[in-house]
Amino acid sequence: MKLVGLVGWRGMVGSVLMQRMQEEGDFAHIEPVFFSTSNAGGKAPAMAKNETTLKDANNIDELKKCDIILTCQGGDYTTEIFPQLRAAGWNGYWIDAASTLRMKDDAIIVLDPVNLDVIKDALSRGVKNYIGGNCTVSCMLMGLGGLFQKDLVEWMTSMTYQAASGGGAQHMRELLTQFGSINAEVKALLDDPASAILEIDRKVLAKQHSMSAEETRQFGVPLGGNLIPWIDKDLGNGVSREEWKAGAETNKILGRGEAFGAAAKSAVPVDGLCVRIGAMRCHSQALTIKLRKDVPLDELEGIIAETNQWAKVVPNTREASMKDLTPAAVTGSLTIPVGRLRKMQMGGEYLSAFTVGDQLLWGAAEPLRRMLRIVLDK
Ligand SMILES: NC(=O)C1=CN([C@@H]2O[C@H](COP(=O)(O)OP(=O)(O)OC[C@H]3O[C@@H](n4cnc5c(N)ncnc54)[C@H](OP(=O)(O)O)[C@@H]3O)[C@@H](O)[C@H]2O)C=CC1
Ligand SMILES: N[C@@H](CC(=O)OP(=O)(O)O)C(=O)O
Repeated sequence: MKLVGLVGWRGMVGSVLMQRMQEEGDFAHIEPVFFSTSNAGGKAPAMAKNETTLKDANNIDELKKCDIILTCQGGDYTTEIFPQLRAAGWNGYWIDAASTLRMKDDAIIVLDPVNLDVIKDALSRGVKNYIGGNCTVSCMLMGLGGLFQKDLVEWMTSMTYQAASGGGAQHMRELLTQFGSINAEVKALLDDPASAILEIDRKVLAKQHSMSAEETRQFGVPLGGNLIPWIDKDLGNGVSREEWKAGAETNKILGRGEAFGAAAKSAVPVDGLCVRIGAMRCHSQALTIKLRKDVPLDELEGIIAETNQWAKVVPNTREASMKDLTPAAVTGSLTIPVGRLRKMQMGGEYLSAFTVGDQLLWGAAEPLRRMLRIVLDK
């Protein structure tokens, strides 16, 4: 059995990954070795088999023993450890949630329901680095991949509504704490049906404006009752790094663009604005798709429904959209609903769509555990 080193397994993404690996029986196919950056020598979790103590995740000699390393520990860990491991001659498979290596020439972004052909080609060429994509990109392609696979997309804009979890566990806690403190500020007025709504509104705003640095430590400004139209670094050209990923990663996942050689299809422009909102762990996005030709709506719906077993077309009605096309409806599920499908005023080649995905499942953990199985089954 292959020795699989698991790093970052107790973090937020890692916990979701462990849960999914247990649900799918993945541990029956591997000999797991659990690593920790903070508790080497401690007790490994219940899924451990022969190796029941935690190994030091910074010990290159211990890591080198693994055939495969699967990490959700984060970008800093990857930046520090990965080059040391390769320099020490380790030639195993590196499967990673962090963005650090995604755009490297010797790395593949994995989303096998969309790019199994790219993955298989890379495996046959001996590529050893397989990296999970950006959560927004992965969730979008899980829903709309069929349109790209049929080469129907000339360009696309993506306006995102990204959940607090994208920043990490502390961000989710901060959002809820902010909601709580805002509520506490106006609780007495809310309990009084005769109180004036503008007084409530004024107090909410005053609370938001007076939040301390401690109360906004993660997001920098209040997110509760607010939104933040910038995610990730400022690239200095008016584009956020999260927005840049949409085009760069979508095309890399699909194997499109100059980087893939003269025979590859040209890159599809994908661009938009990324916005943080007060949802917990589902990223949503409103898409405008410029089609290469005027394909009837029912045909487009059929292509989306057949994209994969998880993409689900939601009828473009008020009831269905409110019930099935929300973060609260999707959280904890692998289903990727795609709704609000309609042709736009600009013409028959312009398609509107809205999609939602659990950013800890398809957005992070699921592509990694599936990649592990692909490597094991190779
Ligand atoms: N958050 C997200 O939405 C997404 C994240 N990713 C990537 O996944 C990586 C990890 O993200 P995420 O899971 O959010 O990170 P977390 O901060 O939840 O976990 C990272 C590590 O922090 C350590 N840690 C310290 N204190 C605790 C604690 N109280 N509970 C649990 N772990 C603790 C653990 O390491 P140890 O056990 O060694 O101490 C853990 O593995 C990042 O690279 C990120 O870019 C990718 C897609 C989405
Ligand atoms: N940046 C994403 C989460 C994330 O971790 O993305 P990436 O894996 O591309 O760094 C968000 O904030 O919603």
